Formats: sequence, C-alpha cells, structure tokens
Amino acid sequence: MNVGFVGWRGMVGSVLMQRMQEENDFAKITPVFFTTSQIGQKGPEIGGSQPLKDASAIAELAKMDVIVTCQGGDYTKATYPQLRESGWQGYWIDAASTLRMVDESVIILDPVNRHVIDKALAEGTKTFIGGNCTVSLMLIALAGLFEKDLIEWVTPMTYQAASGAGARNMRELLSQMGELHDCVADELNSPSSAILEIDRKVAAKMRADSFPTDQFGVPLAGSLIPWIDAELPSGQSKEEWKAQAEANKILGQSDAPVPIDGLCVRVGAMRCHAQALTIKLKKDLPVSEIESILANHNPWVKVIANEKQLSMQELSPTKVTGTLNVPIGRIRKLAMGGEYISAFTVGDQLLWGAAEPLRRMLNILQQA
Ligand SMILES: NC(=O)C1=CN([C@@H]2O[C@H](COP(=O)(O)OP(=O)(O)OC[C@H]3O[C@@H](n4cnc5c(N)ncnc54)[C@H](OP(=O)(O)O)[C@@H]3O)[C@@H](O)[C@H]2O)C=CC1
Ligand SMILES: N[C@@H](CC(=O)OP(=O)(O)O)C(=O)O
Repeated sequence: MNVGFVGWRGMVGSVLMQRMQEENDFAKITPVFFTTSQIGQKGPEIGGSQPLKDASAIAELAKMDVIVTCQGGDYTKATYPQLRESGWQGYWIDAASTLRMVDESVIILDPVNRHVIDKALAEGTKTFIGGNCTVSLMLIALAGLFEKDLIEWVTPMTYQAASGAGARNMRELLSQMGELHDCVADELNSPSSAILEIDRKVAAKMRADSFPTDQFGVPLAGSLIPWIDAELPSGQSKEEWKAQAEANKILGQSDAPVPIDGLCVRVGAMRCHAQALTIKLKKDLPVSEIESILANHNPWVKVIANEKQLSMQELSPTKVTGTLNVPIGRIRKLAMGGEYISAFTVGDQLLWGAAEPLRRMLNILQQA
C-alpha cells in the first residue's frame, strides 16, 4: 500500500510519526513523504531519506493508495477537490476540520464508531476525517453511556491547552510564564517580600504592551481566554458548535442528535484538554453502575474514584500528557436530581485528540 504523508513534520504530524514508529506501522506500508515548502530536500529516514515530493503535485499524489494529511485546512481546501476531480479513487485521511461535516466523509474515532466506519467502507466511502480534539476526548471518556443510549444531554465546560492553537502558541505561553517569573524573581527569592507587591508587578507586566501576545492576542499565563475559534451568529464559538455537530456525526445519529453544548475556554495547560461535564441521564442510575458502564467501554478510559487525593493526582494534565489514557472522575449526583451527574475528564489533545484516530484508520484500511 503506497501511503503519502503530508504535514508529517508539523506538531500533529510528528506525533503521528512517533506513534507509527512505536507501533511498527511503517513495516506494513510503503511511505512517501510530501512537503509544501521543502520539495527535493532529503526526507525522513523512515522513508529511506528519499527526496520530498511536492504536496501540490496532483499527479504525484494520485499515485498513492492512501493520503494521510496533517497539513491543515487550507491545504485540504486547495488540494482535495482537485485530486478527486482528477479521478483519484484513493483513501483520504485528514486531521483538518474542512471535510468533517460533508456528506462524503466519516469522522473517525474507531473505539467509539467502528460500526459507522465499517458500514461506510462497505458502502465505498473513501474520505475519513479526524474529529475535533475536545469532541474526540469527550467521546472516548463517555462512550459507555452513549453506547447504552443513557444520555439525554451534556454540557461540557472546557479547559483547553495551548497546543490546540498550535506550536507557536505553546512557545508563547512559556515565554509569558518566563516574563512573569523574571519580573518578580528578586522578590520570590526573599520570603519576606509582600505578596500584594508581587501581584501588582505581575498584573502590570501582563497588561504591558511589551508582553508577548502575538499568537493568542491576549495574555494566557496567569489568565485564561474564554473564546476559542470563530464567532458564530448563534453566539457560540465555532469550537462550541463542533461539540454537538461532530459528536452526533461520529455516533452516527445526526438525525436525532443528543444536545451537547457548553463554553470552551483556553487555559495555560500545555497539551492536555480537560472538560467539566454536566450530564442529564435518561435514568436515575447508581454512581457505581455509571462508573462500571464507563470503565468497561474501552481500554483507554480510566474511572477515577471521587476522592480528593486521587482526583488531584490522576485528573491532571501533568499526569496524562503524552499518554493515551483518558481518565474520568468527579462523578457524583448533582443537587438538581438523580438523573443529573457531574464528571471531569482529561486527555492528550495531540494523541486521541488528533494523531491516534488517523493512525488507527490506516490500520483499519490494511485489514479491509
Ligand atoms: N494542533 C492541534 O491541536 C490540532 C490540529 N489539527 C489539524 O492539523 C493541522 C496542523 O496542525 P499542527 O500540526 O499544529 O501545524 P504545524 O504548524 O505544526 O505544522 C503544519 C505544517 O507547517 C510546515 N512547517 C513550517 N515550518 C515548520 C517547522 N519549523 N516545523 C514543522 N513544520 C513546519 C510543515 O509543512 P511543510 O513540511 O509542508 O513545510 C508542517 O506540516 C491544523 O491546521 C489542523 O487542521 C487537528 C487536530 C488538532
Ligand atoms: N480548536 C482546537 C484544536 C483544533 O485544531 O481543532 P480542529 O481540529 O477542530 O480545528 C483547540 O484550539 O484546542
């Protein structure tokens, strides 16, 4: 199987390459590496260091059985229609959001929707798109309850990491943190210095024109940003709109969608998104039964008992980062009634949130 990779050296693409090497996936395919900016330069060793091909050369792309792209939405918009119009019948696997909601595509998250993927493959679907990170991570965590049709609605309130905005944003967050520390380094060395003076200096630094905010537009370190992605006429951010639209498409139930809506907020985490969920169940189930339904769905979801120490240790971006684990905890009945529960979940937005569903789709194609 000739597999063309586009966007392999970006942040999402690098995580994909790393996971494919860990799982020895390259042994099963013939990889061909493309670039938008380094045509003819030496490609990665995994591809035999062959010269990189032009990612806009439709004739070269059309030689591939499968194209996997992590290059981004602009590339997809510019390339995919031309490639299909040229008569190419290969499989397109993409991390970008551009094609998620078109009829000819399936949003891939196989631990949750393998049945949707298999049906689509049998019907000749050739376009498979990774979901939004927040949505995919919520579904890995809640899949047991969705599978048993126990959810009436969900409100996810998110705490999203800097990596979701890109590599430059991660760097900017760290630069902001560094500047804040530097401006009070002397006071921090002296235990007797007044905390309100430290706080005043930090606030002044964050508000200064010189504070680095080119990527986020406003300070994130020591602060937060209650808006992610574009504004929609509904008053939602586009990130908020994706929750219901994408989750129901993933679950194959867009005709009778489960309402899913909440606020998306950027916080100073590096690459793990967290979400506080309010869920209305269709039945008043005991917490122990809810926990066991969640825990038994897939190997990656980990139910954390609703205890202080465990919650602090396990439901933490610091603990989860770089792993495929998706812990969910803080599960308890809310004061509103027996059908209302809270939950808190954390997941690495570059793994299950971006690269892993693409890697697994490539494997599904090899088995088909
Ligand atoms: N970031 C995220 O959390 C998620 C992103 N996505 C999707 O994936 C797309 C790509 O995101 P992301 O990986 O963050 O984008 P990056 O900006 O990290 O990489 C995109 C491309 O930029 C080019 N590039 C230019 N300079 C460099 C450099 N110094 N190092 C590496 N690459 C460079 C590369 O293309 P070339 O080799 O052709 O020059 C690379 O493939 C997004 O646009 C989005 O559609 C999806 C889910 C989550
Ligand atoms: N918007 C997400 C990251 C992302 O790339 O999402 P999407 O794949 O839906 O564009 C975030 O900022 O955290």
